[in-house]
Formats: sequence, C-alpha cells, structure tokens
Amino acid sequence: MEPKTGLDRAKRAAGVKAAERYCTGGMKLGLGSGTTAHWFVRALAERVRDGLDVVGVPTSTATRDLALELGIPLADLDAFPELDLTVDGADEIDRHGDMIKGGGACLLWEKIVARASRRVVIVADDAKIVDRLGAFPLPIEVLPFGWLSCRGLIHDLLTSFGYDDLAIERRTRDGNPVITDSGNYILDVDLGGIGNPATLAMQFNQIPGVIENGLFVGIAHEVVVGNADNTADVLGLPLPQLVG
Ligand SMILES: O=C[C@H](O)[C@H](O)[C@H](O)COP(=O)(O)O
Repeated sequence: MEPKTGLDRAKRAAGVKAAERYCTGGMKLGLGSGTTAHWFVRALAERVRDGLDVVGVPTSTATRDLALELGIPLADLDAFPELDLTVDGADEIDRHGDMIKGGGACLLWEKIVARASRRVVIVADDAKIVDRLGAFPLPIEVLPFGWLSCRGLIHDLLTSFGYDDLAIERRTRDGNPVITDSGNYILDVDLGGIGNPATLAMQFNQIPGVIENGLFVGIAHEVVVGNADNTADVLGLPLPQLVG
C-alpha cells in the first residue's frame, strides 16, 4: 500500500521510523490503532518478514485483523501482561505529551495496553501537536445500560468545571450508535480547551457508567513526528516550543 497524500506520507514516515528505531528481537509490542499506527504495523510486518522475532498485542479488532493479514504473530494481553513497548497514534498531543485519543473509538483497549507497557511511543503528523488539548472532541466510552443518565452526570460534571456543552452520542452514517470493540457507546464532548487534563480524566472515571475517557495523561514517553517529505523527527518530552 502506498500513501496517496502528503499527510499520508507524513503518517507513514512516522510509522516506518518507529518500526526501525524502537523494535528489536524478542519484544512484546502493543500495536496501536488508527491510520498512523497502521503504517507502523505495516512497517513492522516488513521487518517480521525479514526475520524480526516479535509478538504483537493489538489495541483493536481492526489492528488485530490488519496484523493477522500481514503475518505478525499475535497474543492476548493476558499472555503477556507486561509489554516492552507500545506504538500508537493520537488525535491531539500537547507539549507535555498528554493526549486526546479515541477518534476511532479504540481508547479503552489502547489505554489498557499503553498502561501495561514499559515505554509508549506516539506516531503522529505535526497537525496533531497543540498548545492546549480540547479542540478535538473528547471521546468517552460509556456502558449502554443507563447511558442517558450517565450523559446527564457528565453534563453536571462539565457544568461544575465551567463547561457548558452536552456530550453527543457518536453515531454511524446509518444513524445507529457506534459500538466499540467492548460493546459500549461513545460520547464525544466538545470542550474547546482543557485546563487540567489530569483532574478531568479522574473525574470522568468516577461517574457510574463511564468505562474510560480519551484523556491519556502521563502515558507517552516519546513522539515520532512524520513529515510529508518522508522524513520523521524523534522528539522527547516536553516537546520543543517550535512544534506547538
Ligand atoms: O481510537 C483511535 C485511536 O485513538 C487513534 O490512535 C487516534 O484516533 C489517531 O488516529 P489517526 O492516526 O487515524 O489520526
């Protein structure tokens, strides 16, 4: 598969760089989800075909299917509860490495796999890097049972923090609720800007019915930013100001 646009080339460059730089024989690897992480999975598969001996733990059924098709050996997280490394994408990442994830509804498995990993590398194009999180609507995964009550409690929490937006249930083009890999719904919350991601993340998860939220705080260790000219830059945290 070849990238079609400059943005695709940037995403591929990030994925290729991460596969080349971080993956070594014997590793247990968390395989992220989304278009950028899938370029990493394709690049990793090439290295596996060349003899690299790794085992992948996918963060979504979509990534599992792609990795299976490409011949990457897979395992459940329960077979390897501690992983060496996870490479994943992000919807937004700030200079501290805090992120919004879940644009593809994969946040729950992604957060579990990332937390099980000794190192987390994020692959992204530079449009994902922001000064302040929150322009991208924050995905929250909720249990279908009583989800309207849960949405009301989310609204109350947001109001108490000075936000006034109601969470919107994510739907497919057919108008049906989006169902996650764990059988839950996604609510997208348009916050505009998030002042204290760590506090908000903890508060969301106190609400009955909230399974997980898309704020990933203190999880990333490094960021690989791809460019349209097929190069990629490896950036430690905090990210340099010039990127923001
Ligand atoms: O649920 C999806 C994941 O969090 C993705 O990693 C995130 O949405 C970024 O995806 P993409 O690389 O396609 O922008």
